[in-house]
Amino acid sequence: MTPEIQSQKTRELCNLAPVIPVIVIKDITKAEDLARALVAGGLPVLEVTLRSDAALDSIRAMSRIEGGHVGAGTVLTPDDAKRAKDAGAKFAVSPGLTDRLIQACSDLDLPLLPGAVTASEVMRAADAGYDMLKFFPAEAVGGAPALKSLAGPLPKVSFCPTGGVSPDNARDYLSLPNVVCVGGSWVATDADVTAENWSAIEARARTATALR
Ligand SMILES: O=C(O)C(=O)C[C@H](O)[C@H](O)COP(=O)(O)O
Repeated sequence: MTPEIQSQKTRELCNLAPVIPVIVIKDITKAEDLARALVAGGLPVLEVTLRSDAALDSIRAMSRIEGGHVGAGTVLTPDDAKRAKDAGAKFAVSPGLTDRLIQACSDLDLPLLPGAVTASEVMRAADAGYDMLKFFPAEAVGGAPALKSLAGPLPKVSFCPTGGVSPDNARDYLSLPNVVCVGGSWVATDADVTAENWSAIEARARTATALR
């Protein structure tokens, strides 16, 4: 799958809801209920970061939830991409972009949402065929004003800003012409997942759907 088609797919996914919950899951037994709560709350696209041992099995379990689109986050290497694909991930998210990752995701037919921040990084990703990118770490590199500045010279590239995005600043990003959705971990907090407080997570998801 070419990078152009990959971006077409990730753009479609990013268009499904204003927020992609970024999930760091430690307990596989919570995966299905968590996904069910988020999808029920109106957020069907879920990013499960490969930063925990439970991540791959959780992607497998969450993929069973009807209406959900489960992808893998923190995909850094071809091996990460392969393991994510084998677990059933429908897309991959990376904080950056490497030649090896482009090759792996193209070979695996795994749509990649790669990260880029500077004009050069964005130009390099666009040159490779990716026009739907993650802007990470959004707040730390200048937030919405920084991202807005990129829209001038690079109007054809769209972003999913992630990193420090919250209900307080999400609208600043979502109002930009080059933002399709935002990503964030605030919807599925560690505390609520541990306490199995699914109704609170569903309610937060529902609030997030109204951000746009
Ligand atoms: O692992 C990755 O590749 C990431 O996506 C990094 C962070 O988990 C997200 O950027 C979420 O950041 P917060 O919403 O600020 O918690």
